[in-house]
Amino acid sequence: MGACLSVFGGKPDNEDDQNTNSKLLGDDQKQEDLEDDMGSTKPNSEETVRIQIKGNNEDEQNNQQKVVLSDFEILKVIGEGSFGKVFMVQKKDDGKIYAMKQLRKSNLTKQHQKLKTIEEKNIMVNMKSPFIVQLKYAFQTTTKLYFVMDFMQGGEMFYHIRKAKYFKEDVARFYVSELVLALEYLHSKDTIYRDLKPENILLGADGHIKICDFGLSKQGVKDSDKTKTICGTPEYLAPEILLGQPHGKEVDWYSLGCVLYEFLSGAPPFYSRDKQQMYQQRINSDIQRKPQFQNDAWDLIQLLLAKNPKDRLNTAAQVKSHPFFKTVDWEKLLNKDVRPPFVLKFNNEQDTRYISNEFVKQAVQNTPYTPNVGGLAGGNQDFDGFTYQGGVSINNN
Ligand SMILES: Nc1ncnc2c1ncn2[C@@H]1O[C@H](COP(=O)(O)OP(=O)(O)OP(=O)(O)O)[C@@H](O)[C@H]1O
Repeated sequence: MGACLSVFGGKPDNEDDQNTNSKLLGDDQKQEDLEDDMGSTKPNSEETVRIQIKGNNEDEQNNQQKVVLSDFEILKVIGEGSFGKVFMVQKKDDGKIYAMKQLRKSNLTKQHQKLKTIEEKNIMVNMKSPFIVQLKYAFQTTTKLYFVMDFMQGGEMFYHIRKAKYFKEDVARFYVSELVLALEYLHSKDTIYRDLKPENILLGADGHIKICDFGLSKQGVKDSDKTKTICGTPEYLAPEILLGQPHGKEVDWYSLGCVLYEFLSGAPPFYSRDKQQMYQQRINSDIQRKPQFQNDAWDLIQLLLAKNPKDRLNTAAQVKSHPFFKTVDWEKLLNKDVRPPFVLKFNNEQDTRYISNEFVKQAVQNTPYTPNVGGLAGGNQDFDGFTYQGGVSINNN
């Protein structure tokens, strides 16, 4: 789950729609206590919390094996977010590999955080696009929530862009085109993503991308609707968000412009270690053309990074018809009939060579326990509607 930010002292006007600033949580929070229910091979007290499946088709669901934590073997740490860790896991009965994101309930103390977590789950369940990570199961223990998802073995685009320094135009075009289709799909479902950045763009073993992390997404936003919450990662935030102004789907096209800029040059526009300077420049300065930018790319970047959302390319149709994409066959791309630029090589399905050592080298067992900043408030409360198994969301769980 991502974080909403307060920049320039701006305050979200909608309490229910904000999250806690990840930067405020500190590193301690990331030291998850795995021993209590993750890494240990001993039977675990939390595993006694079996989720009861209740729903429309009770017979079918009663026959179904309830999925619980002990159904998975935890293999490696593969990522870390503001509210918990992400693991590579293997389902014990069929041997399938998944990614499992763990959120500690005590970190989600406010009602709006709980609601956002349920919303994140609903988005992952309902958004069926080849370019969006799919949720397979969601379940909870007394203290934690678990999302079990497609495992994206190619890791973060962040890793690949840092390694390559920057991408050739054809490579950037391929990934950005798939992102256009992901955003087009989300927007067609009246959902704004609000957290497009290389860390949230994952590569599958097939070399195609999927976006993950819908913790900042907002549903029910029609074309003309605006929201005022200040959300996202500073480097990719549209000026209207920085200024605390109402914003709509245009913010995702701005972030796409930042990602294209970074793919072609190696760094996002206006990048500075000094965050205030970065915000000021984003609002007041012109973007700089890098030598790598060919004319069409530069034109598209300028149109996506227009400071005023009204001047921005702000529908998928407008973006797709820009000359930068003239060679793209959108139909083929949607069917994944276009060969990805990088062929990823793996020794086996547990090979994590494209995932940063910063995560993979962490022990999944016996990670030292660090008390949470937020204490145990809310720790034992169930998150109604979170559980998702066998293709259905389970009420009262
Ligand atoms: N399905 C997946 N397959 C492989 N890796 C994944 C998957 N989902 C997440 N990750 C890894 O875990 C990282 C953190 O996941 P995610 O962004 O969902 O967590 P978060 O707590 O919401 O993070 P943030 O604080 O950045 O918003 C991702 O950037 C990615 O590296």
